Amino acid sequence: MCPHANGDSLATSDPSQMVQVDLSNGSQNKTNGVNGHANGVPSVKALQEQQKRNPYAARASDLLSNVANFKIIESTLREGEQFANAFFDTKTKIAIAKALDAFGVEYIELTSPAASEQSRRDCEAICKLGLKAKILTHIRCHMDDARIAVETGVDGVDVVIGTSSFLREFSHGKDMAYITKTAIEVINFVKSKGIEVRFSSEDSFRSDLVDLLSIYQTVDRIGVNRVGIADTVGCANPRQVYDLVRTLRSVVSCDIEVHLHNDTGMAIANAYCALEAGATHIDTSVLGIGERVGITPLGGLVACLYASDPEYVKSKYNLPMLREIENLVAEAVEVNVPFMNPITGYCAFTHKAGIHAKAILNNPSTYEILKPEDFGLTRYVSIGHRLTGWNAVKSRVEQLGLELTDDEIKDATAKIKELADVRTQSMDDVDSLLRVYHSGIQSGELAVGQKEALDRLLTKHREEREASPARA
Ligand SMILES: CC(=O)SCCNC(=O)CCNC(=O)[C@H](O)C(C)(C)COP(=O)(O)OP(=O)(O)OC[C@H]1O[C@@H](n2cnc3c(N)ncnc32)[C@H](O)[C@@H]1OP(=O)(O)O
Ligand SMILES: O=C(O)CCC(=O)C(=O)O
Ligand SMILES: [Zn+2]
Repeated sequence: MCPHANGDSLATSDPSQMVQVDLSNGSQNKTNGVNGHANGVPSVKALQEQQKRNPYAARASDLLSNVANFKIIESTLREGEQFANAFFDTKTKIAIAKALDAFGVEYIELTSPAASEQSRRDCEAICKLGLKAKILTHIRCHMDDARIAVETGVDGVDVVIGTSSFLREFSHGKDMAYITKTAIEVINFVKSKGIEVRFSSEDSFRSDLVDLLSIYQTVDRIGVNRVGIADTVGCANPRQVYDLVRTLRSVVSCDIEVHLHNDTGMAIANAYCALEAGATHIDTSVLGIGERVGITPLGGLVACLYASDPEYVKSKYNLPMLREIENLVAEAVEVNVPFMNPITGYCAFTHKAGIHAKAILNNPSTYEILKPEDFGLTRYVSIGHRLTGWNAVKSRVEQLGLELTDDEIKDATAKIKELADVRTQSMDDVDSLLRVYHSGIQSGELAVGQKEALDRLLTKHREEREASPARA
């Protein structure tokens, strides 16, 4: 059972002191952030002070960084539909779009209306919902697709074409001259309809850098709203992402979107580095679903960016909705939320080892960079195992309203460890032991170190319980 759900968590005070920093930077299409993030530049001294209090905050050297000034392009309904298990009917698509909108993502990207008749109808239906998020659809760099896309009512069109030699040879078979000519035609056409247009090179990290920069510069000059870099095969590492985005930042004036696959587990780190280098938009999907192992997960990205600037992330997104959205999508594609998922994983806020438990109970910031309450969740301190310590047990004793001295609690803890060496003890087992211990002390039948007396009392309690479960 999920430890967050069993109501046994130990209460903790929360004196953590996260402080935010304001570092705006060189992105040309910058929009005003919240909490003054977009415009003010703090003094170096203020930044140094900030850094002392929160080592995860942005640094003075991060002048390009957009880690506190970004937009999410949520692609569960496009990239996510490419996940092997995904089949979204219209009702499910609408439920997901509404949930993402309520969460606060800035864009929702939908499957190409050229994919099928139902995909086109669904795209139109979602455009008619009147959501706050802008609706995009994703098409090949081809006029046939563009003509269908602009008729659906979308706020923008994401255009993509492969630029690596692999894709030029084995996918569409077109050279850079043809790609550039078609891109110009498609971009001008979409722009003529008064909606946003983005141009992206598929497989950017295996494409020739000169080809890339040259086509991005061309589309920037004709007024594309965004250019996109795609790590289509998940081959890039954070440093490569940083370098490419930073180079591109100095070449184009439009916004920069990144789309990062997770084949080597780099997708969140790569997204963070892209923002550090000046990217403005990050593609995500719920639980990261997409082709193969998918892309940057929404929840993981939010966790990473919250660690950097909690106030900014809290002000933009309805964080307690994350669990609901992940459950909705997990159910729709028939998977479980992974146990190690950031924020919503089974054990994301469970603390176990005695050393951790003691410190967490004194101050949650000792071992938590994310505050569970900001995500509508609770922390849990696990006690009934051999790694437990007397401080954690003491906290439970106090919660149960029992009066025991520290020596008595240490004695009871030794018994918990002895039992937990055989099998993990549930919270109920721990509570029973503590109650038996307490009543033994109260009645005078037990004193510290009287192991046999404690065993006798525990055996008696177990027998009574087996004879009459309700009374015990
Ligand atoms: C990396 C990504 O995830 S990109 C997004 C992937 N999304 C999709 O594929 C959307 C779902 N796809 C579909 O429904 C279909 O593949 C369609 C409707 C797009 C095309 O279907 P078909 O016409 O039957 O072609 P098919 O899928 O076999 O092959 C892709 C075609 O698009 C061409 N093509 C591939 N990528 C591009 C591109 N980015 N821009 C322009 N043309 C492209 C290929 O050359 C091929 O053309 P061909 O008909 O001359 O062989
Ligand atoms: O349009 C894009 O930027 C990315 C397309 C895509 O899904 C990919 O390249 O993996
Ligand atoms: Zn992709």
